[in-house]
Amino acid sequence: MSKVLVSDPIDQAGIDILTQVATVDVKTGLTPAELIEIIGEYDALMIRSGTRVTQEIIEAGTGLKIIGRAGVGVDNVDVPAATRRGIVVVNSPEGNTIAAAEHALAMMLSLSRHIPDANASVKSGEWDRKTFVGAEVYKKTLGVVGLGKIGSHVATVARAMGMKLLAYDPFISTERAEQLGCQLVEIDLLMQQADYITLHIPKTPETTHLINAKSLAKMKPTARIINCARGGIIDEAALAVAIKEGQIKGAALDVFESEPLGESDLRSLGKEIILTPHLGASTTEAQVNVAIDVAEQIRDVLLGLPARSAVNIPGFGPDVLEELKPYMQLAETLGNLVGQLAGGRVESLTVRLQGELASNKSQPLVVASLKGLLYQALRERVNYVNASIEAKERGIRVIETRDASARDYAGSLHLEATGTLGTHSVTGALLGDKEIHLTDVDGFPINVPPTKYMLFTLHRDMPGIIGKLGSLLGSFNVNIASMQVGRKIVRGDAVMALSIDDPLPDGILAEIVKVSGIRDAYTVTL
Ligand SMILES: NC(=O)c1ccc[n+]([C@@H]2O[C@H](COP(=O)([O-])OP(=O)(O)OC[C@H]3O[C@@H](n4cnc5c(N)ncnc54)[C@H](O)[C@@H]3O)[C@@H](O)[C@H]2O)c1
Ligand SMILES: O=C(O)[C@H](O)COP(=O)(O)O
Repeated sequence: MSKVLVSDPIDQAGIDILTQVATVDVKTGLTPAELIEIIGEYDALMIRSGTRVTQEIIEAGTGLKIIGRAGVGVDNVDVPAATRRGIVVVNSPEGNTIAAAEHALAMMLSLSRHIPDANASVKSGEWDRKTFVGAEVYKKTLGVVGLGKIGSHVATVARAMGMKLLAYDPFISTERAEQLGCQLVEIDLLMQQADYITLHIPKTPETTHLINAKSLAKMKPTARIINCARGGIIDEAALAVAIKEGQIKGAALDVFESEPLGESDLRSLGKEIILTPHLGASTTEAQVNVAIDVAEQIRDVLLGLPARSAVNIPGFGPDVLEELKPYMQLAETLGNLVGQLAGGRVESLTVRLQGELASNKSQPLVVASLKGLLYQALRERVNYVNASIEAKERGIRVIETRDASARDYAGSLHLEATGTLGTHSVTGALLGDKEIHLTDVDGFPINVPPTKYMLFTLHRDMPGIIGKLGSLLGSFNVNIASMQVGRKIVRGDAVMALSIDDPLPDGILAEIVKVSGIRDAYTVTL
């Protein structure tokens, strides 16, 4: 049975799903060293933002197939390191959207009405109504930075509260912004005009310290900023100075450059600042959503099924995979076959997607072809996650072409591999929508289903050659299951494809090429 380690607090609904297929150990609060010590025992790791999954941990996780992040942000996972090791990284892109959006809105209202400090004041025995006079958000301008899932929900609710909306998101269309009632503007204008600014962007090299001393200086002295996205998007030291010096009115932060928040000037500020301990996703509903979403994906991957929200194999959603499933197998088989025909070191692979496969949706077939191509070298270590990266690291150039006009079959796939020993090509299609057939080898038309052990010869089409080859194989006790010759012209060059019951014994290939008329012979195990 597989083993799953859950290293952050996860809702029981997720654990229940995992226990259907695996032994589950819940061990929270592990130090990095403790995690490295035990991770080698596990097939899957389930985390929230509390576990940093570094390259060292990934390398120690020799049996890991999947890392599941019960939440959105995967910035605590070294995704490139996981990809290199063929480990799928999944998240729950939508499970906590509403929770995070509502937390940002709650922060905005709390900040405007000083709710945390007013509450603390009453609880300490005071009745102070003067200090806590607030401001309304109605008719104020909200600047939304990042108009993705969370930003969109914040915008929708804020609009219903009568706020005017500006948005900055270079990857969103003007139409989408307008649908949400937002005016799309540049960041500088948003910083200058907004009364409230709320951040809903990922932390990337471009967004790190996007809000810094210079941009804070552009804000109105009455403006407030809210960060429920990621720590480090705001320069905390600059923010503390801006609030202390009255350059801006206040801030509400749920996320920090370093978590848990240690010594910080932010703690010493008064009612102008609200700090929460990364609570954006901490609602009962969101925790159930993300736990189920991610546990289901871990379960599926452990059962050999695709994950629906893999962050390191884009385009491999279950719908696409379901549709392409028989073709994925075709692509892997052809990749494996052409790799063995080419032998030696493959330098380039051309993948031609033909007929109905010429659509953009077929991109996973290129990855499947590479997985097949690399199978002989890497065996089970190559998968859909790392096939492209492994090919790149081996210097294999991948050329992808599309030909929608090829109509011999509904869809067919043509692979050509060039390596140190020459160039070979294979074409394949599906018969009756699921049976794989080889329809061409090295430009010679054939029609055979691939089998586990095969022998291909390149020979002159002349009388007696089939008999000679049959006798030779018989003398080595090799049983032929089926045989087909493909030729373009009578008595010209031809290809013979034989299915054999067992692997060819050592030394027989050298004997085969001695048969007069046979120029080359290749044995293949699929
Ligand atoms: N506080 C929490 O507990 C909590 C909970 C959930 C999500 N989050 C965080 O909230 C953020 C947003 O999540 P989401 O689900 O809305 O993501 P999303 O991918 O749906 O949206 C992000 C948006 O940011 C935009 N964007 C990317 N780079 C940008 C840039 N340089 N400048 C401006 N816009 C840029 C994208 O175009 C996208 O529209 C993420 O950082 C996520 O990790 C925090
Ligand atoms: O990216 C996220 O989903 C949020 O930051 C939530 O993090 P959490 O799961 O640790 O609460």
